[in-house]
Amino acid sequence: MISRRRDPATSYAPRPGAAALSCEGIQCSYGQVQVLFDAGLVVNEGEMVALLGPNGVGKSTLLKVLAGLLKPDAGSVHIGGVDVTAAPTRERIARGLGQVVGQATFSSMTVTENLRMHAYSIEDRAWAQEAVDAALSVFPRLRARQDQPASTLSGGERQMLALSKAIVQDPRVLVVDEFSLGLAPVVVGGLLELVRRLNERGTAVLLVEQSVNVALSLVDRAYFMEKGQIVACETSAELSADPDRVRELMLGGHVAVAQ
Ligand SMILES: Nc1ncnc2c1ncn2[C@@H]1O[C@H](COP(=O)(O)OP(=O)(O)OP(=O)(O)O)[C@@H](O)[C@H]1O
Repeated sequence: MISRRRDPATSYAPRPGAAALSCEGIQCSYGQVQVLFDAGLVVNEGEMVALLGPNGVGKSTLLKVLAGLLKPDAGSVHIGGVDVTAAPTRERIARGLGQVVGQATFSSMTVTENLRMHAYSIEDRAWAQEAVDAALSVFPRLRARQDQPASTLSGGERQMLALSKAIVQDPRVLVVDEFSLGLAPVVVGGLLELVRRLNERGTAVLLVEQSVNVALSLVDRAYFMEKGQIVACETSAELSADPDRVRELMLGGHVAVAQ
């Protein structure tokens, strides 16, 4: 694993005691259709938090607002206590936001070129190379395919590349949107294990995950969304002890919850 080398003296340093990532009062629409209504959450430094809820309630939309990929109609987003509501994605990344959203890659570029692209903002070039090597060492499958165009990777390999890109950036807070979709459970398990290890090293994590049980086995707290609003926030310990409450929050079992 790479060691953290963010310079606390830079202008991108977080405010002391501030949450790693937070948002409040987020309203967001696609055209005339409003999808998020006053949504807010907090991910504290070093914490691992899940965002759960049935399909189509707005989880991915909220993650896109946090990443700066969608502009909210109202509300604010803070990274390390600094208001980034109007900031572009690249500034949010510089402030410590890493994101694994979908399987986005530069498809005509090779695996290594994709990773170098994400290391371009690291001023220390030796460390940038070290970061790329470290990311490849985590996934031997990717190292074996390092000169292959990203477009030729399998779904699981693309998720590995997406996570590797986040590792290269060495984020303060990592936002992960659904590894589970279309991937073998063993691959998802490996990716989530890596996210857990990143969290142990101090990276705060906000995780959207289809399997409630998997999420609750990893996170400290979970937020639940319903129709574009956060309707509950409870600790994993509380939720694990009350499966009926979890089923109720997941609105009639849209998502698998083990008995
Ligand atoms: N680009 C878009 N244009 C129009 N509507 C969209 C767009 N993206 C999402 N939506 C709609 O916004 C709503 C919220 O979608 P979103 O993907 O945020 O939900 P989600 O909770 O992440 O769902 P899932 O768990 O199924 O991934 C849905 O009704 C969806 O159809």
